[in-house]
Amino acid sequence: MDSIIEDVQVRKILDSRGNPTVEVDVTTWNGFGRAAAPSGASTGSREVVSFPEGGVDVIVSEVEDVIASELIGMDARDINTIDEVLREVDGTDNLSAIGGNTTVAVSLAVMKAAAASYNMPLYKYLGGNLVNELPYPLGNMMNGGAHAGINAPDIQEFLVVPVGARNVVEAIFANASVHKKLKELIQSRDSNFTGGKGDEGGWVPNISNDAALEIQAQACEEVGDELGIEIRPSLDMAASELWDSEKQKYVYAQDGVQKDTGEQIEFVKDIIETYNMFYVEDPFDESDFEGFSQLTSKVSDKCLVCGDDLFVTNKELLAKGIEMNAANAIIIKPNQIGSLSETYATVKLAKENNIVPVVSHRSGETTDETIAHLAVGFASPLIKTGAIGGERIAKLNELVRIEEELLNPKMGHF
Ligand SMILES: O=C(O)[C@@H](CO)OP(=O)(O)O
Ligand SMILES: [Mg+2]
Repeated sequence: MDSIIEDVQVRKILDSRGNPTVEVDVTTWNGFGRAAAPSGASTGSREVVSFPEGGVDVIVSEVEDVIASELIGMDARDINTIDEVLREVDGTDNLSAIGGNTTVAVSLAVMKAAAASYNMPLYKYLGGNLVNELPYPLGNMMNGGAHAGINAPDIQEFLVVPVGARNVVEAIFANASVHKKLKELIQSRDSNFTGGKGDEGGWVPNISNDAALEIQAQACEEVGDELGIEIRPSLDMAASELWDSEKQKYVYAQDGVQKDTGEQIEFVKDIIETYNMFYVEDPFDESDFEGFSQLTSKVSDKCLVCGDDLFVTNKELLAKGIEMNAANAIIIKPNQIGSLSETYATVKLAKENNIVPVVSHRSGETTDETIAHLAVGFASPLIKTGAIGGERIAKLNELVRIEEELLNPKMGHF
């Protein structure tokens, strides 16, 4: 049969931070699939473990043979069984024995090989022939927190969404224009600005959180006016990184202030209203479902409140969030959960409950383009994958190619 697995190969490659990661090749009788795993810096504590003790070298020297001998002869289309086999080979709940990055790279490479075996692109293999919606790109403009150095803002990611864009090409160039505009605006406020960038290609200014929010809004407005489309600001606060569990406070070191949960709720609500935020990710610590729930009940009619570290792409945690009305969007990062089939189960649960799935990169990435296909195949209306930089544009430019292939392409809906 066309999709019977004939070979599995694992190699060590570089990620965008210069750290090692895994790339996997799967060869079937009539196809080939390749996928690489990314890595986070602001990881959720309930994510699966990325790499086993000993790191990537152990995977290449020891784990590759075990996985290959299990998978050779299996049908690459049978992803549910293959993902179960990978879990069995690992034998731990958090995939610490062979690493979630190993299992996810194998899982994605298997699915790409299955698609290729029938001469189909992955998005179509996953989503079917009727798929025709493309995601709006959440573009990363300025970086702070764990993705930047000292003196940067505390908020991790200042993002924008070109909600008025009519197609992917218009959308990604709008984001690139905002990125350029922000360089000028930062230079006018920060005389020491060197043009330095953070892990995801956003600028790293030496300015306060407030000043960054102001110029982010200004750039959206000015570029939006120039291009004649609406562009809305968004944030990833990555608040688990700000939360001090001993003090029970969010510590904003750059601004020299601390906030308890009640103050944080008011602070975020105020930001959403003042700047007409389209989307706010992780405004509270990963364990604070209650704080999420309170904010969501106040702002869900005007803003997406998204859980990343809160849900870690985990179906059970999402189910708890749905019960508590904790969020109306969820970040989808396959390497948080370790396989494509579990990723899909979480996306499905989200959609059944009107939670917007946002397929996302990690701060440490490779030029792997798979998440562009996942976003289209899953009909995710948003993709978070940076704005510039080789490992980020790998995904954005793939969306351009997918848009060209589709018969009646449309931007996604919320
Ligand atoms: O917090 C996030 O959403 C991500 C990606 O932007 O960062 P990391 O990969 O470091 O978890
Ligand atoms: Mg996040």
